Formats: sequence, structure tokens, C-alpha cells
Amino acid sequence: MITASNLTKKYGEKTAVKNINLSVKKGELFAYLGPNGSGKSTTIKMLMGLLEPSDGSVEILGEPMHLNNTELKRKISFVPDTPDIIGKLTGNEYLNFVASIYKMDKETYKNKREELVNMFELGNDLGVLVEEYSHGMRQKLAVIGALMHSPEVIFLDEPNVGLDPKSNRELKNYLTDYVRQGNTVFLTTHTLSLAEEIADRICIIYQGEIKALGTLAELREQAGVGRTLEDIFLALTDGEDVHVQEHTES
Ligand SMILES: Nc1ncnc2c1ncn2[C@@H]1O[C@H](COP(=O)(O)OP(=O)(O)OP(=O)(O)O)[C@@H](O)[C@H]1O
Repeated sequence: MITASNLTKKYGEKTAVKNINLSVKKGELFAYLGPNGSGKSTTIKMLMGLLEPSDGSVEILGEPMHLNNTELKRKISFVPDTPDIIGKLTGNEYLNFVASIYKMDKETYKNKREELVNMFELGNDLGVLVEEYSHGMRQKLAVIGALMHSPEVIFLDEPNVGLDPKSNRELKNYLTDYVRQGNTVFLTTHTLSLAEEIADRICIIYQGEIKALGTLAELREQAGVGRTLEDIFLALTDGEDVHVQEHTES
């Protein structure tokens, strides 16, 4: 569903993403982890066709992704790390707008919207201007907008930031159910426990390069008995004195 081949992004002299190769299968929940500035958002933006790679290529649903592949972009969805929703719209207006972009039929829109709005308990705030929303409320609205049209592939950049514990739990349950139905989720997070709990496979990047990729059990096996994901993450990204075998490309 998602394939990155030798994906590279340079900003001037700086190489933010170096030669990333990965592929995410149908029905998989893939967690992409890395410290601040390691290249997670840059990777997601290239996978989504929002940013031109300096080198390498991306395929989504078996099709090449390009900046102007609008039809392919309609089949996927994105929750950015800082949802930039027009403040002069009410929550209702925003969701109507999203439904029109994705050409949702009325009945599906009504049902999906009700399900998601109830899940996040945002019903009472939909008549309010988004500029009056808290960060968490904006985050919920962005997630509802992204999930409403049931995309086969969804990218979420730190979706849990700002969500209260109940909403976090609801989102986790929703995403695990969502992949069980055959959809594909690619998410970044700094909350390692979230990745431990819900990810089928985990990829750790550091300074734009893949350092580890596998199931939690595989990563633990490489790291040695008793190692937590936090130990592994720190060993691979901070130079802590724990030996963990790095990922090598096959
Ligand atoms: N538009 C840009 N111009 C120049 N450099 C950029 C640009 N966007 C990102 N970078 C640089 O690329 C590197 C990777 O940034 P990116 O935002 O992809 O990291 P990240 O892993 O998502 O970080 P965080 O966890 O803090 O969100 C950083 O060094 C950042 O400074």
C-alpha cells in the first residue's frame, strides 16, 4: 500500500531524509519513530505527495505518487502535526467542506460524521468557530475530517498530541479496528507506549536514516532480553551505551 524506494530529501546542504526504503502492507499499522528533527514529517510529506523528493520514489496503492496526482491523493488522508484549519469556519462548515472535497454521498457523510463526532464528544462544539477551539479540539476535528471518508491509507503525524486520555483511548481503538478492516495506517509519534501498544511494525529513524525496522518482538530480540522499546530507541538515537544491532538494508 505504501512503498518508498531510496527516498531522499535535501534542504540545501542538509540531507533531512537519506535513502529510505520501506514498504507497508495492507491492513498494517506502521509506526515511524525518531527524535525531533530526524526526518519523520519530511518523510510523511513525500509519501503523501506534498513534498518533491530530491531522489527516490513513492508508490501508494500501487501507483506512483507525485505532487499533482490528485486522484491518488483523494484515496488517502493526512492528519498533520499542527492542524492548520481555517479559523473563520465553524467545525460544521469545516466537515461539510471536507465531505465535499472527497465527494462523499449524503448518507455516508451523515453516518460517519455522527459516529466520529460522538466518539470524540465534539458534538456541542461544531457550531463554534475553529479559532475558538483548544488545541485538542482542533486535533479532534482534524482526525474526524481525515477519517470520515474511510481512506484506504491514512497518515497521521503525532495524532495523540493534545488529546485527552479518553480521546486517546478512542483513537487507539478506532485505528486498531480500522486496520483490522483491511485499511493501512502510517503514524509518527513520540509516545513510545502508543507504538508498543498498537503498531504491527515499528521503524526507528535517526538523522534521516533507518536504524531499526521490525515488529516489537523482532526489535527486542535484536536488543537482548529485557530491553524495552525506550531502551532500543535511545540506544539507536542517542548513542547510549546499550548495544543494539542496527537495521541493514536487504
Ligand atoms: N522547509 C525546510 N527547510 C529547511 N530545513 C528543513 C525544512 N523542513 C525540515 N527541515 C529540516 O529537516 C530535518 C528534519 O525535519 P522534520 O520536520 O522532518 O523532522 P521530524 O522528525 O518530523 O521532527 P519533530 O519530531 O520535531 O516533528 C530537520 O533538521 C529540520 O530542521
